[in-house]
Amino acid sequence: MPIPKAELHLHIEGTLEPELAFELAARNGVTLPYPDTAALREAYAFDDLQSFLDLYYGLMAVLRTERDFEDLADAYLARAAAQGVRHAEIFFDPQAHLARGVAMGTVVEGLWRALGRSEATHGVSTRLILCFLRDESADSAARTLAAAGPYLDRITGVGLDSAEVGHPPAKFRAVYEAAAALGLRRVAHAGEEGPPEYVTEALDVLGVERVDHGLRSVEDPALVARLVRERIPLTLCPLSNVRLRTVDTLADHPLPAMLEAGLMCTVNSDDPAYFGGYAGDNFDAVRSVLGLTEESVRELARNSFVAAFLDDDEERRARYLAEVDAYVF
Ligand code: HPA
Ligand SMILES: [Zn+2]
Repeated sequence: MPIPKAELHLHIEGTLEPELAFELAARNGVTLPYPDTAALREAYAFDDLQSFLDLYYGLMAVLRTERDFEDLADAYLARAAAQGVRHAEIFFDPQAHLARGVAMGTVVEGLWRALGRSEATHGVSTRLILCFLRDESADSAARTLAAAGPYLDRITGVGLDSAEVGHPPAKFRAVYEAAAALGLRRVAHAGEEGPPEYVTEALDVLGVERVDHGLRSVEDPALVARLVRERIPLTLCPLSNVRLRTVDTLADHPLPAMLEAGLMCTVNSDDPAYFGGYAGDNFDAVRSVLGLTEESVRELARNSFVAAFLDDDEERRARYLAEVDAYVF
């Protein structure tokens, strides 16, 4: 059995495997611009974040009904559970669905059908995090938060994703303030392709509690010192970084140096259907390619539960941490 872990950086739309995409396309009468799953998989050769996003948004055309979102989440939770995920904090991108005429309620209720029974079915506890698309306007983000109003009992926090460069965190100051006033937790992608200044801005202007990716923080020693001092968790996604060419090869990934520097790193899958692996695959890859010790792997697993939004259930967090401590490699 793989080491128990929490997955804190996972886009549910990025778990759409080619087989399910074709199944949903047939169910909904949608024609995909690929003859079969093999041809679709061949399209997964990315140059950067934008080339991935183009395919990611395009394939969402097959997601139309509550049942589609339920099936998507259920398939992810089954795969995650098999790889040792005990708790998953799941991002979703409502603007990408609203723009196609799919209502907020369809998305949230559909996901919730799977999430609501996930503990019983898969042994995985869950949280839902609504992400704003940073290449859309601040007004659009505000409207999206308003549309989520009826579903806030099911949403733990807000995040910020999509094309990073040219869309600094400060653009979303007002909507993050509104989210905080509603009692929502705050995270944001920063320092994936964007500069270390975006990480600082996400902390100072948006008040984020975790930084998604945060990889380019390593370029700024003062920022690294601050992240260490303030124990800010970074949700790293090593296989994503390789596929989107944020690092040249996995062997070049700065994770070992980041752990050595005292950063609170976690390892996650980001968009596992597109990037070649789920959470456990990412753990296995960094362990074998980067030569992490068993104690470093245990630290990564512990960090994932420490950084999880489990403040309303400390008993559960303690139970998960005890499972990590008792794990025998
Ligand atoms: O890795 C990512 N980065 C930014 N936006 C995203 N949306 C889905 N995946 C990603
Ligand atoms: Zn991401």
